[in-house]
Amino acid sequence: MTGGANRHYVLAAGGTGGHLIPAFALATELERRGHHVALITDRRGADIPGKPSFLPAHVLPAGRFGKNPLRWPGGLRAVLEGRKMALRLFESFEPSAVVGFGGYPALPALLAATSAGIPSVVHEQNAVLGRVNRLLAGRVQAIATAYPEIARLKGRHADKVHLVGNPVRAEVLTLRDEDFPPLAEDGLFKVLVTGGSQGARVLSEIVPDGLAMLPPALRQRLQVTQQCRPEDIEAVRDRYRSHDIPAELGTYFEDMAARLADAHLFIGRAGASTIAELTAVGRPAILIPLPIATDDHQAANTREVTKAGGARMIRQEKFAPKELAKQIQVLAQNPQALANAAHAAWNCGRPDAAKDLADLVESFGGAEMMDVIRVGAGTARGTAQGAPAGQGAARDSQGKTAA
Ligand SMILES: CC(=O)N[C@H]1[C@@H](OP(=O)(O)OP(=O)(O)OC[C@H]2O[C@@H](n3ccc(=O)[nH]c3=O)[C@H](O)[C@@H]2O)O[C@H](CO)[C@@H](O)[C@@H]1O
Repeated sequence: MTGGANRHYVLAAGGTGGHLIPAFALATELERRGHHVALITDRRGADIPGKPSFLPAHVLPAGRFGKNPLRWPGGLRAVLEGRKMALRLFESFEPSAVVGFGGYPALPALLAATSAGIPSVVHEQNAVLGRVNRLLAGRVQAIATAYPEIARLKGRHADKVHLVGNPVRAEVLTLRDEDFPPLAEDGLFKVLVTGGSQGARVLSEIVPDGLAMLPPALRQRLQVTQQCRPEDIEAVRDRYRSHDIPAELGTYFEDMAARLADAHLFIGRAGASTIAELTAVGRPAILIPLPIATDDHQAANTREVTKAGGARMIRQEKFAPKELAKQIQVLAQNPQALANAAHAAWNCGRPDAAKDLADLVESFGGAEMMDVIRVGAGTARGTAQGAPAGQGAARDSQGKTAA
């Protein structure tokens, strides 16, 4: 830990689980270290389940992105209004640093921070640098990443990169020390299916029929937990009933840690937090990346874990019941194969992500920053004081130079 406790930090994130879950994990770590943390988000993020009770949320006016938010008139207006609100918050809260997790609210918050000379960090959850983070890469002091290789990160920003991983919820992280649940030849085979924080219709359409195509010895042992979109849930229930496969369905499981603890196999989308959780706990997976994800980032997210043997990836255009049944059998042909895949997934985990990100954030300057904010918004400062030691080299969480 660098610097003293009792500092103030602002985190800014779009209102989906993908941006907020890592932000909550960092907020929890900073609070544990004795700091005060505030969140800037959008309307969805203020009431999302899992928000720590100590974390006040400041909601920015609604904004949307065109391809370039600064060139889109409505977007620009919202960004400028959001920046003004963020500056007002900074004047009263006096943050030592501002951390952006992507999504619309991160842009005005970080524009405000950089123009006021407050040290700023962006965290990229995906294996491709997102649009907001790309816009901000030149202005921030550090880019924290979840993967060693980040597509669309320009070489000139490489000296700002710190590989930390994706922070996951504490209750998920504690499962890392537990063994993979035993899978007896004749015991239950528990499958967990989710489509990210919003759910995914294609999983409702394909998974029940795919599971029904498994060889009888595997199929008879199935016990499924599946997240569905609200409009699909009854059709999925009927499908499982007609296949005589026991299934618990829900639109959003708030107890994901318990569900992951039980699961022998995960089937679902390849969002960043989903993969971070699977690799934190060590659960084998079949991943179907969202085909319309910007820059195909969900497919990029799967690369590390599939290469390691911890998951299989199926492109959505090939995702059909027969293909799913085939891939499940490759992974689950015997209990040992599944346990090996679980171990390979576990090896890809970065359990220190929240701590490493908190170390990075804490390494930025303290009280002297406040003088700059008080002087007024728009006071650009060339170099942030208190920039992290060794910022001249891309480092991973152990301080090694990244390739
Ligand atoms: C549709 C979309 O654009 N998704 C993006 C969004 O993530 P999105 O929020 O869709 O997906 P993520 O996998 O990153 O996060 C989902 C989170 O929701 C949790 N969960 C899910 C279902 C459930 O019933 N209960 C529950 O708690 C998961 O455990 C996980 O923690 O931001 C991510 C990070 O930038 C991107 O990688 C995703 O591509």
